Amino acid sequence: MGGSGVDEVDDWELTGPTTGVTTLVLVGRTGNGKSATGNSILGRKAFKSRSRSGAVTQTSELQHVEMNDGRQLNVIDTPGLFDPTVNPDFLGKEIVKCIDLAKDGLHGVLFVLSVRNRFTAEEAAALESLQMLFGEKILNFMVVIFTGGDELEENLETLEDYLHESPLELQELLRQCNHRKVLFNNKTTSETTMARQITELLKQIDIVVAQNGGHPYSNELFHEAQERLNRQKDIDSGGYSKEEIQFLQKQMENAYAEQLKQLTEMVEEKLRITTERLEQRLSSEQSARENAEKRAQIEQEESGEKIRMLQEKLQKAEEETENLKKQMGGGSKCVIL
Ligand SMILES: Nc1nc2c(ncn2[C@@H]2O[C@H](COP(=O)(O)OP(=O)(O)OP(=O)(O)O)[C@@H](O)[C@H]2O)c(=O)[nH]1
Repeated sequence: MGGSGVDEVDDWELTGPTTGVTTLVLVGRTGNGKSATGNSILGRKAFKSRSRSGAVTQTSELQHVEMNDGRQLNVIDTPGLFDPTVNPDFLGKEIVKCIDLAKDGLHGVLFVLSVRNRFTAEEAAALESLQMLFGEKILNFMVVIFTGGDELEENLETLEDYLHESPLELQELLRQCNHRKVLFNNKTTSETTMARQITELLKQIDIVVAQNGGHPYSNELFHEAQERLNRQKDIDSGGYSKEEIQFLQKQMENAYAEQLKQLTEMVEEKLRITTERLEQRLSSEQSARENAEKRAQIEQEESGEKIRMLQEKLQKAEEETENLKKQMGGGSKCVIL
């Protein structure tokens, strides 16, 4: 494995075979509506979307669909990979699994947000982890999906109104993604609304694909997954005897297990560094906030003291004026100019 060094983020390159299938992966926090959006794209309830039973996506899963225009899509749903409670061991294995599902590379990364949930520091951290693991280039493949279009509509709000009030981090994310965004109403029963949002998504995906010269996002992990696929094809078509096939399969399984172990370790190491950096940043932001609060409190106390002194001076001056008036009233012919 080439760049297994944890800091070699930029060695993740853009290459990949053109297979005629567009592969999209849904990422984002648990509960933002990844599975529901996946189902809207597929036009069927293939992914388990959280219902009253509270079921959450446990592992990455791929589904295929042929769209009305004949376009072939692979859609990968993922669990909340970058949620703060996820442990690195699970994340490492899930990312490797996800890459394995997308052997031919990814054409689009759908970063799913919900207008019903605030864009939080955790969300910003998730995005940072994604960039740390896959390099800045991942942003060139990203389209931001906002779910909850129905709720905006109920409040007579547009996506632009919502974004106008949104935190700077979200505005920055959109800027980095060249403002590629789509509003989804996964609850709609209107075929026209559903068709409109899917068409808009496909338009954004076409832009991404064109801007990346038709190449999917890929890296060394994808290459290794691709090689395994090719070896499997060789075995299937090599005219081997049953025993030879069994032997080759066993060899491949062992090699795969070893690779998986190495890849998981690498992902975990990258993630550990990301988490450390984030914790450092959050703690320095926290202490900067505390210092600012302390300064504001001191300034408030100081200005309170100044006001008190001014009030004292004013009172003294009033008393002196009063005394002077009394003296004048006592028969003196003094004239004050
Ligand atoms: N009103 C409304 N609710 C939505 C929309 N999209 C998703 N939801 C709801 O949001 C909740 C979470 O949706 P999921 O699709 O399970 O979210 P997820 O991101 O896949 O979550 P996990 O499977 O837990 O990782 C469900 O109750 C959905 O019905 C939408 O456009 N409008």
